[in-house]
Amino acid sequence: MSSLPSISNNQQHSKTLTLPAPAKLNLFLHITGRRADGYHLLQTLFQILDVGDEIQFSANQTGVIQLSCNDPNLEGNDNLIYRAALALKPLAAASAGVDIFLQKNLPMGGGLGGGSSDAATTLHALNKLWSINLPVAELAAIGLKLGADVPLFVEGYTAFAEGVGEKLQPMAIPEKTYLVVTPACHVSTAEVFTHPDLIRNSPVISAADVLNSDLHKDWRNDCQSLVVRLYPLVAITLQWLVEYAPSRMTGTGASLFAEFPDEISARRALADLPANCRGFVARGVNRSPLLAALEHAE
Ligand SMILES: C[C@@](CO)(OP(=O)(O)O)[C@H](O)COP(=O)(O)OP(=O)(O)OC[C@H]1O[C@@H](n2ccc(N)nc2=O)[C@H](O)[C@@H]1O
Ligand SMILES: Nc1ncnc2c1ncn2[C@@H]1O[C@H](COP(=O)(O)OP(=O)(O)O)[C@@H](O)[C@H]1O
Repeated sequence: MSSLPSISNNQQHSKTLTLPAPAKLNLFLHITGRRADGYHLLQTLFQILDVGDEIQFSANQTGVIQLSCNDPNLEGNDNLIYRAALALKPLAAASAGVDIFLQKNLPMGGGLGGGSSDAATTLHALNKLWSINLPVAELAAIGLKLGADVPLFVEGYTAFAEGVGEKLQPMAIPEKTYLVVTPACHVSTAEVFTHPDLIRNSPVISAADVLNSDLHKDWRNDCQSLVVRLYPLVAITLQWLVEYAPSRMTGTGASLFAEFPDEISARRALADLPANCRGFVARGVNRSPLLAALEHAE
C-alpha cells in the first residue's frame, strides 16, 4: 500500500486526496448473546493491518458523486463508498461533488473488512474535502449505519470491541507479522449468523483478560468450527496453514491468518500458497495508516 497521501489543487475548485483503506483481522471473535433485533453481541479484538485498498478523491463543484474502480463490478450505487458519500452529501454545499477511484486490492467478503474500511476512508476524505468538519465520533456514528465494522476504521485504532463491534476500546498490543490467506470460496455472513449450531453463549470477558492472553493458547473465533464444517476448502486451507504457525479464521471467514515471528518466515509460507487461495503478508499496526495519511494531508 502506498503510505504517502497526496493532496493537490489542480485548478481553482478541484482538490485531490489519495488515502489508504486498510484491512483488519479479528484476532479473536466471541459471540456472547443476541440483541432483540436478532443481531449478535460480540467481543472481538480488531487488529488493523498495514495493507489494504487505496482510494483517490477529486472534489469538484458538479454536485455529482462519481465512482470508478479497477474492478468494474464494484462501480454500482450499492458500493459502500458511494453510500458513505451519499450519507455526507446533505451536510455539504449543494454544489459539492467528487470523482472517486477505488483501487481494490483486498479480497471481498472474506472477513477482512475492506468494504467497511473503504466507507470509513470515504467519510474522512469527504469530511475534509467538502469542508464539513464533523468530529470523528460523529463520523463513526454515521459509519455504524453503513456497517458494524465501519466505526473501527473511522476511529483508526486497533481495539477491543463489544456490542456489534461499535463499542471500541483502543488497545496497544504487540505489532506482529501475519500471513493472510483467502480460500476461493464465499462464506455468507448471514448464513453463519442464522445457523442453529453457531456458538452464541461465550462468557463475557474484560479488557484486562485480553491483555493477559494471546493467540497461541487463549484466542478463538466462535464462527470457525461451524465455517470449517460447512466449507471444506476453509478446513483444508486451515490444515495447511497451521503447519507453519498458529492460525485462526477472521470475522465470519473465509479468510484465515497465521502469526509469524518475522516477515521472512511469513513470505516463505506465502511462496507455498495452495493454488486455490489468495494471500498477502501484512503487519499488525496499533494506529491506522489512514490517520497518518490524513495528518500528512493537513
Ligand atoms: C462479524 C463481523 C466481524 O468483523 O464479520 P465480518 O463481516 O468481518 O466477516 C462483522 O462485524 C459483521 O458486520 P457486518 O459486515 O456489518 O455484517 P453484515 O454483512 O451487514 O451482516 C449480515 C447479517 O449477519 C447478521 N449479523 C451481523 C453482524 C452481527 N453482529 N450480528 C448478526 O446477526 C445480520 O443478520 C446481518 O443482516
Ligand atoms: N467498497 C467495497 N468493497 C468491497 N465490498 C463492498 C464494497 N462496497 C460494498 N461491498 C459489498 O460488501 C460485501 C462485504 O465486503 P467486505 O467488506 O470486503 O467483506 P467482509 O465484510 O466480509 O470483511 C461484498 O461482498 C460486496 O458485495
